[in-house]
Parts: sequence; structure tokens; C-alpha cells
Amino acid sequence: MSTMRTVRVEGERLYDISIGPGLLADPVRISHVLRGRHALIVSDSNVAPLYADRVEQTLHAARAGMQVARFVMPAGEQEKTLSRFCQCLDALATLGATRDATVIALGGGVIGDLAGFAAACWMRGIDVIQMPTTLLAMVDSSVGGKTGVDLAAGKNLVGAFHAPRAVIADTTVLRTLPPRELCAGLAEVVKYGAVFGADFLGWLESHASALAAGDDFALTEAIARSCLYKAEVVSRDPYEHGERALLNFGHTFGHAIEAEQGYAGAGSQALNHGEAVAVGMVLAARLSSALGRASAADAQRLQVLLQRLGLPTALPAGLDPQALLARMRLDKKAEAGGLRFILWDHAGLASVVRGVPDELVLDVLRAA
Ligand SMILES: NC(=O)c1ccc[n+]([C@@H]2O[C@H](COP(=O)([O-])OP(=O)(O)OC[C@H]3O[C@@H](n4cnc5c(N)ncnc54)[C@H](O)[C@@H]3O)[C@@H](O)[C@H]2O)c1
Ligand SMILES: O=C(O)C(=O)C[C@@H](O)[C@H](O)[C@H](O)COP(=O)(O)O
Ligand SMILES: [Zn+2]
Repeated sequence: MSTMRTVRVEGERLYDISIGPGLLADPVRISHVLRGRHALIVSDSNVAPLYADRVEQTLHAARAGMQVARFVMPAGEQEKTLSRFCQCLDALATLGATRDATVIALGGGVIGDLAGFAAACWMRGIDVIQMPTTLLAMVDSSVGGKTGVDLAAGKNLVGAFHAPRAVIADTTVLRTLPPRELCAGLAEVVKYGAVFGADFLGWLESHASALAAGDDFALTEAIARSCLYKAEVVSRDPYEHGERALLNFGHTFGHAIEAEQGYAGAGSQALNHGEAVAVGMVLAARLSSALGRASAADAQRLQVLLQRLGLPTALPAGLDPQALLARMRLDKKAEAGGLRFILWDHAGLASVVRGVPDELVLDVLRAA
């Protein structure tokens, strides 16, 4: 990958997303966004052995006299918990982190969400620099400032909006990403095409093989285009009062699946976030079609693309439709008046819809 790309996120907290090879070892870029004398690198048991030394060296080179500590937690969605969050705060306390300290979130979306939430809460808010190491984190979770942790009762139920100081995405780290995780990231990429860009959806169809094979050029292009879509939306609606909710396409079903399965992690058979969103988008498209919005052919087109990208599109066996529906009632889009879904109209267009009958949702789940 040779091209360097920058996407700016506007709004009350303006920041840049830098995308390109070798950025974890670039002290100049990070020196512009580093303050104070304390930095806590938050990472997981897979990523830290690969990349934490490199980042620590870069921090020292960027700023003389930096005190750098690490909080390394076990990998996996099952670890995105309040108890790990508390341990992360303890690590900030041990470091003696002052209000000008920086949290470095080095990892996938689990690390980005948890570390970002710790940064949001420590002394009521310190800087976080997102250094995403999965495709999913590069295209989605590192951007936009949603942070938080899961509860057994549901995904991301505790959290805060806390925009990063910067996002630094070193694309070379994708070479060590397991293929299953690469595919998971492609699900969120497809989401942007489905919801915002018919042209982009077509581009994804014509580059599906290259993307699934991890082609450098195709991935860099997909990351930059996804970040542009997300940056535009979160710049206009940072706190999800309106159109930002469209980024939740597929997530009402997807989050219910993740929680009902007990979350992905060591020894678990559960779908990971990207996979659950892939299934969720297919179900949302079918629900849209059952309501006379999207055509059945469009729903089928989405399913075929996701399958070509190595993603599941069927509900895992053994999940009870009623239990999934009950999970959806704790979705953050739900209101006292009932569920709200992001439904699909056609490629590039989706809407927030209230008043979908429970029976129709159950029909879609039973048929999946
Ligand atoms: N805040 C947001 O806006 C937002 C958006 C989308 C998703 N999310 C959240 O993100 C999470 C999913 O993120 P994810 O898919 O990145 O999962 P993840 O963080 O669990 O990472 C996936 C796996 O890849 C490993 N890994 C990461 N980078 C690697 C690398 N370069 N080389 C080798 N292994 C590597 C990790 O250790 C982990 O085992 C979910 O919790 C989801 O809710 C948040
Ligand atoms: O940034 C957003 O807004 C999103 O909805 C992006 C989603 O891909 C992401 O999974 C997010 O964490 C879901 O947010 P939630 O508010 O439904 O928990
Ligand atoms: Zn998501």
C-alpha cells in the first residue's frame, strides 16, 4: 500500500483520520496530537505482542520524557466489560495520568470502544488517539466517538460519546489480521454502500474478490471511502439525534444475535460483530421487502455480495426468535412507544422506521 490518505471529521471536535502504511512508526504525525507527559497504551493479548513496542518507541521519539505504560487485556468481545474498564482506569491511576494524558487505543473495535470510554471518564475526559488495527476499526469504530462496553443484557449499553483527538490507521497491520476478521470488517464496509452509496455498492461488487483476498489497493480505497461516508454523517449529527442512526443498519438484529449468543470470545462459537451485522443487514433487507419498501431482488443482491465477501447471512441455529425480539427492546433505538428499525429502500437509501409489527419481525426471524 503506497498511498497516504487523510479524511477530516468536522464539528465541535475536529480531527483527522490518517490512513496509510507505516503510520505506527511515524513520530511526526503523532507529535502533533500528543500533549502532556503520560500515555497509556491500551491493547489486547493478540495485538500488543505484535505492535505495542513499535508504538511505545514512536511515543518516546515523538516527545522526550514521555511516561508510557500499557494495559493489555485478553482479546475478544466477551472482554468488553465494566470490569475490564475498571482495570483500565486503575492502570491510568497507577501511571499517575494527569488531565493532559493520552490514551492510545491500539487494537480492534473492542479496544477502541473500551479505551475510548476510559478516556471519556478519567478525570471527566482526557484525549484518546485511536490506532485501529482491524479493518472494522479502521472503517467504523475508531471514527465518530461512540465508546462503551457491553452488559450481559445487551451490547454497548453503557458508554459515552467521546471524539478521538486523532485516528491513525496503519494499513500494513492488516497483513497480520486473521481472514475471518478481515471479512467481519467488510460487513461494515458493505453497510456504507447499502445505506449511502449505490455507486460504492457497485464498486464493492466489482472488487469483491480483491477485497476478500486482502488486496492492498482495494482495501485502502475501501477504508478511505468508508471513512468519508462516516465522517460526513458524524460531522453533521455527532450525537445521533437523526441521520447518524442510519449507521445502525443491520444492528438491531445483529446486536440481538451477539448478546443472545453470549458474545464472541475465546472458545465461543458466537458470531463476531461484523458477522452478526452481515446477518442483520440481510434480515433488515427482508423485513424492508416484507413491508413493501426494498424489492426482494435488492435483498437478494445484498445477500449475494455478503456471501462473496466470506460472510454468513443465515441466523445461527438454536436462537429463539422470541428471545431475540426481547433483546431488541433494549436496543438504544427503541423508544417507550416500541422498536425502531433502520429499513432499506434500495441501494444507497435507508430510513428510520417506527411501528413495525412484532409479528412481521418474528416472521422474518422464523424464516431465516
Ligand atoms: N464505536 C463504534 O462506532 C463501533 C463501530 C463498529 C463496531 N464497534 C464495536 O467494535 C467491536 C468489534 O471490533 P473488531 O471487529 O475490530 O473486533 P476485535 O477488537 O475483537 O478484534 C478482532 C480480533 O482481531 C485481533 N486483532 C486485531 N488487530 C489485529 C492485527 N492487526 N493482527 C492480528 N490480530 C488482530 C484481535 O485481537 C481480536 O482477536 C464490537 O465490540 C463492536 O460493537 C464499535
Ligand atoms: O457510529 C455509529 O453511529 C454506529 O452505529 C456504528 C456501528 O457500526 C457500531 O456498531 C456502533 O457501536 C453501534 O452503536 P449503538 O449505539 O447501536 O450501540
Ligand atoms: Zn457496527
